[in-house]
Amino acid sequence: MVLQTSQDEGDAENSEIVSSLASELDRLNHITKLSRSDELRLSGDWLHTLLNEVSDYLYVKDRSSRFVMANLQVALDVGLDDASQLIGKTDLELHPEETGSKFHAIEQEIMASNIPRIDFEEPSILANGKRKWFSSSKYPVTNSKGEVVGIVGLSRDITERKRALLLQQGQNKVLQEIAAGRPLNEVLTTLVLTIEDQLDGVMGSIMLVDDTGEHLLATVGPNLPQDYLDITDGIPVSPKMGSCGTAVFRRESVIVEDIQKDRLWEDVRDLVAPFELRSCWSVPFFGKDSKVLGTFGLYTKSTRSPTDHELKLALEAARLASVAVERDRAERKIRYLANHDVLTGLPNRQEFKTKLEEKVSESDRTGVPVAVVFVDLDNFKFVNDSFGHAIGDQVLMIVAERIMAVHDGAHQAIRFGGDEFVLIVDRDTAEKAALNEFMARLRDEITKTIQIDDLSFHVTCSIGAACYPQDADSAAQLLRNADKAMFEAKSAGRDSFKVYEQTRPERSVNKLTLLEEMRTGIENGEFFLEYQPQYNLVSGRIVGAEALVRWQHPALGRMMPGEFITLAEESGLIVPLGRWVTREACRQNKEWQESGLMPITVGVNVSARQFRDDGLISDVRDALEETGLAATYLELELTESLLIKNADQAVGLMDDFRRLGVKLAIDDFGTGYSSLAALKSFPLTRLKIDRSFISDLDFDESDRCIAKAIISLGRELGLCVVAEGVETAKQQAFLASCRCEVVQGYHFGRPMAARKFGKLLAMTLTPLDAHFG
Ligand SMILES: Nc1nc2c(ncn2[C@@H]2O[C@@H]3COP(=O)(O)O[C@H]4[C@@H](O)[C@H](n5cnc6c(=O)[nH]c(N)nc65)O[C@@H]4COP(=O)(O)O[C@H]3[C@H]2O)c(=O)[nH]1
Repeated sequence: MVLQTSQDEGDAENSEIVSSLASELDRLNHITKLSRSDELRLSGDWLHTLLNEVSDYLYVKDRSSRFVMANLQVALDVGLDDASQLIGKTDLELHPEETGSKFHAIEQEIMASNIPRIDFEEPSILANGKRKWFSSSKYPVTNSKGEVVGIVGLSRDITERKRALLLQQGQNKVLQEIAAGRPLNEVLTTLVLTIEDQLDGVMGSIMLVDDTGEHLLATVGPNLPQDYLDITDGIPVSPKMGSCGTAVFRRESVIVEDIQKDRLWEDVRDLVAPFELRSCWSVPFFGKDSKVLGTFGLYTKSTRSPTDHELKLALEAARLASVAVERDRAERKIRYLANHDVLTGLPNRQEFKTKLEEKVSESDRTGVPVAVVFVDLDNFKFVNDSFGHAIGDQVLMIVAERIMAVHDGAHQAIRFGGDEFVLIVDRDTAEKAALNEFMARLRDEITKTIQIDDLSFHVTCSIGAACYPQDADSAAQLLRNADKAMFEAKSAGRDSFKVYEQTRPERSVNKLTLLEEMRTGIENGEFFLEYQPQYNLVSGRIVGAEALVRWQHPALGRMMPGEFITLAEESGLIVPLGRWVTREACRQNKEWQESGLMPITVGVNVSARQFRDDGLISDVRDALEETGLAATYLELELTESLLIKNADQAVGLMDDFRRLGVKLAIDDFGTGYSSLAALKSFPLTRLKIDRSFISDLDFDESDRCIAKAIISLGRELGLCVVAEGVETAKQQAFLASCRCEVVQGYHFGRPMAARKFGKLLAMTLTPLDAHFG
């Protein structure tokens, strides 16, 4: 807007702007051709009416955004009763910081650019805390020289229109979230925020009735203090329990104007006083079956009752909340039905698959075994045929309850279909000895007398179990093997239980054939290594691993060292096999190091036959050179008997290994009756106590003494002592009390595939909490 000023030059911007406006009026009057005095009087009246009677803001500001002129509405909204009180003030003095600086910044930008902004939206919070939206147009004012000297503005209050739009958008958002199946809490939070957006100084909450129908759960209240939600969570539905508990009880809205005085809040008044909430209006909402689902509550910090508009919004919110909750319940029910057996309430096969896979991955991570127990009722068909399906159904329900009673909530029980039930058993029960005891209890419970009305009878069952990772390498195979074990139990005459045992295809194993197969097996890459972790007992960190060889025989399946090592030693095949083992262990260890994992020492077993072979030292050197592994990360485990029998030769060879930088450990210590003197002459780094001393630690006092003596002997000789075959927490505790440094055994982790060990190593940079608290 360009206005002509009567003064060509003027340093007072205000008078310049006023003059500009006056000459504009002159021009208007001239057009209407009125007499001079009439013109002046009328122009004053017009201007007064124009400025003060309209509900829009009209204002003129100088270059520094100070009010030069404004109408009454601007003054009223900032708490003044005369527009003249605004003159000379800026928005920064009249509005809260956020709003004032926003107005100021926009105006300064318009004046700097000399470009008006027309019909733009200005949200603001007034001094009284009320939120308003304006549609504003602001024009720079220039003097005759074209310099910007101020701004003229017009702002129209569009709060109602804006709120209606926001409400519409909020409702749409809630409905979209419901339709998209967003989590219930998220939907309800959106709903509360939408309503809060509509009202000034009001905080919303939604409480839901719990499954018993007797309590309310503080589900959402995004702007209420968390402590308040915590203390109101679980309040009873009762005739005198604040606004919400009472509203649900009465099944009608409860309006409390003053929490501190109303009788309904009497019992909790002191508890809620610190939160300074003064009024609470609660509107219950209902499901299609007319049951109360929950309540929508609005709180204010002043004592008052709601306006009609506020009440209308609360009712609308309650309606939407009921849609959201009903939809959520329906979805949950569908999900439950899809994953549960309707008859017994147990999870069904679908749910089982997911759960078992989760458990197997967990076992991979933690090394804690998991077992599957398969229960099949014997002759259930006979029950159905004799007593009818209704009784059959009741039997299944009773059996399900009995299974639940035995498994004691610690494991997962599933109805697998028909008369089959499956349990996922983890932790200690998954060890084979404990499994037998568990299955015996299960059978005893299931076979107790069943009493239905006048009928009294027994059902028996066959139970089979398999463990992961010993008996299977996947969830599916674990289930199959448990099923096989159950089938074997059934074939063995029913009413019994059995743990899975790997059966071999029938074949008479001819030594010569096996030898030939071993020879080709080495060439064909049928051998592979598993790694068993070794932990430092104090830090709980993995410090090493023992590499153990396995043979994946094309016809006989997986074979353990006990089945072929002796033959390999007798035939001399242990030399090429041992060469491969050493090289592969070095290669794998280097690979772990290169992938950024913590460096550890990997031990390989060296048998007497290898030790006598002249090529051993060069084989080891070649393995290190070819793989690039530093010698210090390789440990050769030599048995005690080997060292004793070849003491003289052994010392020389061991010195060569020490020079190479390789570590040396004495394996199976305690079995070879070696003397302390002999031990001293060997250049050893570690001493591994034989498993046989560890297994009886819990029962055998003499084994405890031997183990204690070996540990202190090792310490005296400056050796690191490793306890092998640790299977229980009790053994661990004893070894810790004797200050044994390193442990290895099923209690901490079984031998496992390289890939799995790598994952474990990656995870256990921090101590293994499960065992080392
Ligand atoms: N009961 C019980 N056993 C546990 C526990 N922790 C570990 N073990 C088992 O104890 C054996 C430890 O290896 P080892 O004494 O050197 O005894 C080894 C070792 O003497 C020999 N062996 C394995 N791999 C090789 C190899 O590459 N070369 C040579 N020469 N011998 C090997 O075969 C033996 C048996 O190996 P695996 O069957 O793998 O059996 C492994 C391991 O699975 C536990 O807590 N409880």
